[in-house]
Amino acid sequence: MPAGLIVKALSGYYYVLPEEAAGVESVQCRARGVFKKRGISPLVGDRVQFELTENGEGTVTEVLPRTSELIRPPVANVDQAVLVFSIDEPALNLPLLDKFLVHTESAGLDTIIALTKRDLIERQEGEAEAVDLGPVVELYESIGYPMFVTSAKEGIGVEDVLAKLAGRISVFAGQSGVGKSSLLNAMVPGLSLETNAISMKLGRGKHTTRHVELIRLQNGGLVADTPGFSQLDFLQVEAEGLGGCFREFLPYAEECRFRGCLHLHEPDCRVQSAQEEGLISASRYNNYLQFLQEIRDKKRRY
Ligand SMILES: Nc1nc2c(ncn2[C@@H]2O[C@H](COP(=O)(O)OP(=O)(O)OP(=O)(O)O)[C@@H](O)[C@H]2O)c(=O)[nH]1
Ligand SMILES: [Zn+2]
Repeated sequence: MPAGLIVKALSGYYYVLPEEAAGVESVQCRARGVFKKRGISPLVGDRVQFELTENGEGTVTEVLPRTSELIRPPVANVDQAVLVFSIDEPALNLPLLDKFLVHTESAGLDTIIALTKRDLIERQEGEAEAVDLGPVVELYESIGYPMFVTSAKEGIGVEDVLAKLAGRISVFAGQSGVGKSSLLNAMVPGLSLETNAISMKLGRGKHTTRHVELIRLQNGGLVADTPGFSQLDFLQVEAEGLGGCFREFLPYAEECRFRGCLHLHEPDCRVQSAQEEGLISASRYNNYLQFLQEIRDKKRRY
C-alpha cells in the first residue's frame, strides 16, 4: 500500500503526494468512512497510507501518527517556522519578533528568521530611524536562530532561506505587508501568490475563505501557503513557562535560588544578574517582562 502526504484538502477530497515518486502529481483521494466514526479527520501535512481505486483516484486508509498539530494554519507535522520581518515598511518590530519566538518555542518548532526588504536599507541610511542590522543579526544568531537578510525584489538571500526549507514542513509567519508572499514567490518559479500594498488589505482578512495548501519546493521542502499565528494571537503560555521560551535564559535559570523563579524581583535570581552583567540582552529581557505583564493582565481579566 503506497504512503504519501496530504498537500491539500478541499470539498471532501484529500490530495496525496506519493512518497516514492518525486515530481509526480498528487492523487485525489476520499477518506475511508471509518475515520468519521473514529473521530479522526485527516489534515494537510498528514502522512497517510492510501489505495488506488479504479477511476484513478484513491482512498486514504490510514493516518500515521502526527508529530505536531498546528491550529493556525491547520497543518499536521509542521516542524519549522520562518518568521518574516521587514527591515522597513513596516519598520522592524523586535518586540513582536520576540513574541513570535515565544509562540514558536511553546509550539516546539525550530525557527529561522528572514529579514526582508534589504533593498530599502540604503535609502534609510543617515536617517534617525535607520536600523543597525549587525547587532540584531548577531544577537539572534547567538541565541540559536539562523537569521537571513533578504530582498525578494533584488533576489538577495532568497536561496539561503530556501536551502533551510529542504526536507521539512515549514510555516511562514509575520505581520501583513512584510513580504511573506513575495519571498515565497521568489523561491518558487511559477508560483504567483497574491502580493499587495498594505493599504489594499486592511479590510477582511484575505485568508479567511482560503484553504490551506502545502507548496512543494524543488528541494523537497513543503511550505504552507497560509501564514501562521498573527500579532493578534494571545500568548498561550503560563507565566511560569514564559522564561523557558527565552532559550538563552535557560542555563542561568537553572542557577536561580528558587525553582519557578519568574526572574522578576526574586533574591538570587541568576537571570536578572546575567542581564545586569550584559550576558543576556536588555531588549530581550525587557520584552520578557512586558509579556509576563500581559499574561498576568489577561489572567486577571478572565
Ligand atoms: N522594496 C521591497 N518591497 C518588497 C519586497 N518584498 C515585498 N515587498 C513589497 O511589500 C508589499 C507586501 O508584500 P507581500 O509579499 O504581499 O507581503 P505579505 O507579508 O505576504 O502580506 P500579507 O499577505 O498581507 O500577509 C508589496 O507591496 C511588495 O511589493 C522587497 O524585497 N523589497
Ligand atoms: Zn530567576
